[in-house]
Amino acid sequence: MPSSTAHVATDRPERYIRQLVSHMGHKATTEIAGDGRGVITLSGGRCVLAPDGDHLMMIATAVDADALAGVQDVVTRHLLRFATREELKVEWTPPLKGDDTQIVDPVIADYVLTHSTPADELLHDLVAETREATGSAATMQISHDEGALLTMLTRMTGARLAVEVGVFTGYSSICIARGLADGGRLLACDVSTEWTTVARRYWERAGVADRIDLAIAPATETLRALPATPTIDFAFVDADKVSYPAYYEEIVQRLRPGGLAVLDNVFLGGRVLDPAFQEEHHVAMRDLNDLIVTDDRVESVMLPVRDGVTIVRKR
Ligand SMILES: C[S@@+](CC[C@H](N)C(=O)[O-])C[C@H]1O[C@@H](n2cnc3c(N)ncnc32)[C@H](O)[C@@H]1O
Repeated sequence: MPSSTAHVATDRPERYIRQLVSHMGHKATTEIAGDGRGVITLSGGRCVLAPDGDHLMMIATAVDADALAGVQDVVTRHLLRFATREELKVEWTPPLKGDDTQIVDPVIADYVLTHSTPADELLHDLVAETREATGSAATMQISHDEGALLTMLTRMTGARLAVEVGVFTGYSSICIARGLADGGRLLACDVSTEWTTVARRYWERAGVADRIDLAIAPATETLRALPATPTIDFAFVDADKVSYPAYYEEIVQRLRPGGLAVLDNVFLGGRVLDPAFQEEHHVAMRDLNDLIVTDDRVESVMLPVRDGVTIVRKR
């Protein structure tokens, strides 16, 4: 099924989604999903509209190339008509050929999202508030399907001690905390009091605040201060990429046999696969990905979930 995407710079993606869905609802089937995505279904194709920080992400799919051109055309024309106060640049490209290499075809990513246990109202509220409070930084938040994966993996390990590196506004910590065994605790590491203030509020609302210990300090310091014994059941790493090798080492040493560590963004938007990218964090992530497959202490699997997720299990 042919598909294409357009990533349109604008600071009002939500407004355009509402306008398009409302206006086109007269001629097409339209809906707004709980997470703010709009879906417009036309004869022969559909377009999913998603807010993406300071961009509007549009994913068009259709039965054939002509129908795809029709979907693109009708959505683009309406969007440009609503943009009375700014000049929007709408460029449709085949998936995987956008500015930032998207390893996972956005059409598949959307299908995966809508076929994983959905996020509840609280997580949707957190997504909306994060977008409002942090602007383009909101893209750092994990996706709903990734959150469902974290809850499931935490539950499967029967985790009594979990560690998270990179809290931001608390989405992943809520997902991990929800999967903890009775009496289990999550050590949540971050350097930002501003962002974790939002997290604390949502931990309270989610009823998990009493099982989370927040450590505001560079995470390598927090991890090194833990006893050097294998007590960690589950870990999630989603912070500054250049420090991933250090986080991995500190965590693997302390992971109990059978414990899991999950590393996010191991593709770095596709840059790890392209030797042209040689900045420090590209090299660090590439080297770590190479190291993990040869590390006898663990077995590992790298999954094309969003920006790439590696799961390692301590032998
Ligand atoms: C990608 S965001 C985490 C997103 C989060 N997992 C979620 O679900 O919303 C990265 C976080 O890492 C934090 N961070 C950056 N450098 C850090 C460091 N040296 N130690 C601990 N946290 C750090 C940032 O403050 C930011 O909140």
